[in-house]
Amino acid sequence: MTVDIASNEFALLRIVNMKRLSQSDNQEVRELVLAAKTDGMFYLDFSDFDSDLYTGMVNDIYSLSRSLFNLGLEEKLRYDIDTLTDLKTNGYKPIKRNLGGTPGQRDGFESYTIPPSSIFELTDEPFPRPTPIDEHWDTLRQFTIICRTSADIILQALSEALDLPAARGFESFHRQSESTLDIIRMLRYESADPAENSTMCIPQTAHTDLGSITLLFSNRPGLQLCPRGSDKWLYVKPQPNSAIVNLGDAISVWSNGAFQSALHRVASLPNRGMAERYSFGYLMRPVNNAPMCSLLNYPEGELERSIPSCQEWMQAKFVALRGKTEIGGTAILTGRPESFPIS
Ligand SMILES: O=C(O)CCC(=O)C(=O)O
Ligand SMILES: [Fe+2]
Repeated sequence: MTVDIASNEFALLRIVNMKRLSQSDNQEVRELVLAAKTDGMFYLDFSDFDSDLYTGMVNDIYSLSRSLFNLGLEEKLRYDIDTLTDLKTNGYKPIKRNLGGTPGQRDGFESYTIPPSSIFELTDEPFPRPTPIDEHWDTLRQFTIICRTSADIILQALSEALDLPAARGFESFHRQSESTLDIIRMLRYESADPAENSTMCIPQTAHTDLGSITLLFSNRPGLQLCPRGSDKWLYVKPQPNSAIVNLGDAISVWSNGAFQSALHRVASLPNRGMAERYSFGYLMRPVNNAPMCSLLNYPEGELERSIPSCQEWMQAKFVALRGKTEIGGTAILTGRPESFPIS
């Protein structure tokens, strides 16, 4: 797809090579830390990875996504995410259930969420699901392993950069062998006619991700980043063999703002209407009782009552995303002051 957008409308994100980062290469660690301090978003380049395996895996998840969204609405609503789970780890969200990015409008995407903990049978929670999920089970396991391993390496490198003791490192608040609230989320953005959206349409509202690390995959433009200290939205160009990594709320809160959470949204290209768009991501979350406070001077021992746990943070954010209340205003949604214009 050719994109006629001026080059200054694109974010110049840093590129971190996954293989070299896993070898603790100094230059790669430096790039990661700089990206975390500035944009909270970067490309994670899997080029030195087994490229057949990588491409096969990514294509297979797109194919799962198409099979799920092609099911009839009635079938999809049998797995309604809001009736299946409290913490929204399994099921379908129809278009328009969330807050939209344009004032007065609801969102313009449907999503299907899968819990990796159920794919790995780490929990006894019931896992109602349509058959395409079973048909792609091995890929979902492989995808989970690659994303979790990559995220863990990122967490360790960021903790070391802050000199956090191992017992309080970011990675210590993620336990891969236990059931977690991580999710794999597939999204399909509905196309919208340019005549009805003469300038721009914003099907996904501005937000920061509520967990720690998100690995995002899409081969279509539309994702936008608003860097900290700016009010300008920049497009993020998809790059081959690369995931886009977003740092979420936990990283910004734990590092006391030394690292940024990435404020992002999905918007149409200027004057183009919205093209149908598929994306998917692995969203990693800390353990439920992880404290949402700075870890730089966090004392050993019991969590203070006044500090929200990660689970409480997630619940407040879900309420804000659904746009059902003004609790916390836009601040919990965007990680920016109340006055931040979200559209
Ligand atoms: O579709 C995208 O590129 C972004 C998705 C996203 O931000 C999310 O699922 O939290
Ligand atoms: Fe997001």
